[in-house]
Amino acid sequence: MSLEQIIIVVETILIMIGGGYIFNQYQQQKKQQGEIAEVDELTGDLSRASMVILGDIVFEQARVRNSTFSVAMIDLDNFGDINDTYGFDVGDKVLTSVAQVLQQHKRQGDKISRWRGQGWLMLLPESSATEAQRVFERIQSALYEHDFSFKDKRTVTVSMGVAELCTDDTCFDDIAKRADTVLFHAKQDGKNQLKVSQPERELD
Ligand SMILES: Nc1nc2c(ncn2[C@@H]2O[C@H](COP(=O)(O)OP(=O)(O)OP(=O)(O)O)[C@@H](O)[C@H]2O)c(=O)[nH]1
Repeated sequence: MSLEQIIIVVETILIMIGGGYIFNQYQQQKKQQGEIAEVDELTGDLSRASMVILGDIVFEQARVRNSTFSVAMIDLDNFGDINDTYGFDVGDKVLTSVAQVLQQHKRQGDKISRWRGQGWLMLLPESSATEAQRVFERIQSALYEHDFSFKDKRTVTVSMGVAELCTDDTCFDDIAKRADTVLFHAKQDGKNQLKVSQPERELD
């Protein structure tokens, strides 16, 4: 077993320990909120509404346990150009394929929701930003290898902004916003890359 594989196994075990609690809390919250679209119709990923419930639970759990978690905002690069060149239907197929790649390369306890048209939010319970970085590297390699069958042989890439829980975060939305801010920086700095939110450094 390679070092990479050992790390994945250890991460998976740690995440499974906390998984049952999160699932039960999620079911309760969902009942209280009534009808919500749980799943995104196109990709089959969790809906944004479901992720907001999960994110709030994971936030509270991390505070009580004094543990951590990370949020990764993932956004397709130059997706408008794919739509313009090949049409919206092909764009939809690309979205579905990328969603599958994300599902295949996340770890067992990680949750993915379609957060906006061409973007996803990945929740990584009990995980540091460094662990999120490893997940990004796996996704990046998988996308390079994936055959999207474009006539112009273009590759599909994503940018990612990661934020790990910090003391100043008061709710899940705070972390999601920090991840979104660094996603914007990843786009500005050339795309196909990951940026990590560093609130301590930003205060200096
Ligand atoms: N096919 C398809 N396109 C979508 C969907 N939702 C959003 N889009 C498209 O996603 C594109 C987003 O464009 P931009 O926000 O400019 O992003 P971008 O072209 O990926 O550029 P960067 O984010 O800067 O890399 C637009 O062309 C939207 O029409 C969808 O469900 N299906």
